[in-house]
Amino acid sequence: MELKKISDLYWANTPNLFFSSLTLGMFTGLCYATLVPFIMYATSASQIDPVSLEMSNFSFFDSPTASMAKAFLYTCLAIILLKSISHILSVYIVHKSTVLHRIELYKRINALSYSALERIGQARLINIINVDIHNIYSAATSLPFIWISLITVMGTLSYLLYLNERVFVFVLFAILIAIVIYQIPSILGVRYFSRSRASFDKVQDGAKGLIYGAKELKLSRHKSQNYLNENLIKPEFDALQDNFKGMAIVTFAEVYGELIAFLVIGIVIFHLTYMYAIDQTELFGIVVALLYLTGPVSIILGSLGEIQKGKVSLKRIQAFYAEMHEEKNADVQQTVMPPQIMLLKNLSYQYADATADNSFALKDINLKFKQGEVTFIVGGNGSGKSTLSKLLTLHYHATAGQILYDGVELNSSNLQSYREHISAIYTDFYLFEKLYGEIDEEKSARLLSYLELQEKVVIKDNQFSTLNLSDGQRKRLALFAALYENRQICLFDEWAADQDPRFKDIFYRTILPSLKAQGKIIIAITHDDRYFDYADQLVLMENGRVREVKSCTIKSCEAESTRPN
Ligand SMILES: Nc1ncnc2c1ncn2[C@@H]1O[C@H](COP(=O)(O)OP(=O)(O)OP(=O)(O)O)[C@@H](O)[C@H]1O
Repeated sequence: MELKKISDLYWANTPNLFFSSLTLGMFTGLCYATLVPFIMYATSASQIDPVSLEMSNFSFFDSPTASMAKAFLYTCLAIILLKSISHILSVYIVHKSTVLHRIELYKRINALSYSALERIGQARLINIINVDIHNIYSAATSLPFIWISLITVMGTLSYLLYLNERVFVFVLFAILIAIVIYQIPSILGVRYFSRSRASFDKVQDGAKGLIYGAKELKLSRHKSQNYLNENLIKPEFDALQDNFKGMAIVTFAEVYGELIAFLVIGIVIFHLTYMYAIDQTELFGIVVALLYLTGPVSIILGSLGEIQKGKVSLKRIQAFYAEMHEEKNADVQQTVMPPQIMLLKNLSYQYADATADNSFALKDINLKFKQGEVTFIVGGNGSGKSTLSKLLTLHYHATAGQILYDGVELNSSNLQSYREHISAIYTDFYLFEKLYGEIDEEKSARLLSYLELQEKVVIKDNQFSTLNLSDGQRKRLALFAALYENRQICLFDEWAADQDPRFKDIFYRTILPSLKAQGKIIIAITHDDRYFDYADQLVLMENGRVREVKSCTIKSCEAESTRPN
């Protein structure tokens, strides 16, 4: 469900409940509006004549206005009942819709290509989930009150029409002018709320640095103070200032709106009374009706701040939807055999900021990866190895060229099927707290001890007992998860970089040859030139191009005897 209006949150998921809540709200508004004629009738001079009546003889239900008193009471009871049910229903509807909308958002974020995720950025995504959805929710919860108030206003205006046509036309005209003038603070308010919201994205980024960069920040007082000032305190105050300006303008508009009602009353009693020769009883009715209007009008105006913020958030979510490029057919699963050969033909990839002078591109990559072969990708910093790894693991989509698996071209309908044959450990890998799927306890225990983690980690109910490990051990646990998946294509981006020399040795001399012996396609990005001899193929990258491809001979096959099954 894509929200076009805040009210979509109501009817899209639970239309029946929405209709019930709306109907009840409408009746509540009408009941409110009926109270004015009751008051007018009961207080009109013809009904009450204190001289001729002995008030003490009359109880609440035993007076000249007894039937009216009962109707008044029933109307009040009806308002309590109808308004409560309508409000409870609408809170339920909007709460449920918000949760459903958030779940939908998670799914859509999950369906985004990795490059789109990178482009949109973490701060924006987190703020959309935490701030924007909440703002829309708050705006939506005030809508039923606005509906009830609008119906009350319309009912009371109808009563005014009944009392005096000319005063009604004047009041209607005044309301229209007030609405038109209200647009100015409304537009200004939205502008400030938008700016405040943009600053809040910077705050989110700043908070990320504060947590993840804590170690570095603590080592330098100067750096930490500057960081706090520039990345958190300044955007926080910018957000505060803009939010304050927006709220000030909206508050001014609210007060102005309320005052408009009194200005109208003033004009009626001081001017129109004489101009239209309104008699005392009629004037009393008009003034009561106008005073009665100020209540719902102030409820409507009081909700406008929330509504404006909700609109700003809605715009941000809509902008996010507009630039969302979900992967087509990402859920389509064809059955494809584990590939034996992966071929890159004239593959190119350009980062999205193509207009930037320093935008990086991979160009004309022609490579072949075969089962049972180990390929090392080497090259200087920034030569494009990690970018290539994201193309090889199908997260980036080539801007030109082809990827072929056993002669079959990769396309949107087989993309996910081929991904299911890939395991990868990136330099910025994420360690999940559990293994997904069925667990073979014997196999997992064997693999854990093979990676020398049996003393540190236990797997119970698929869950790792701890993730509080050293960097090297965390990487080994990531390797455990990758090996456990037992997939055909294994890619390791500088996996051994933070392993001790002994385990580095194990990785290159034992683990990689063992995967090779299992007939997998193994690709390792590495700077460990001591182990280059353990590759069948050495790909040298330079400035986004493959400078050289060398075929090598494997020295060691000692893994055969030590590999886990
Ligand atoms: N998300 C991104 N958006 C735009 N450009 C990027 C992005 N990631 C990397 N680059 C650019 O791509 C170039 C190659 O980066 P890449 O990470 O592929 O290099 P690398 O060979 O893996 O380097 P290293 O050995 O330092 O890890 C860099 O110059 C960088 O500016």
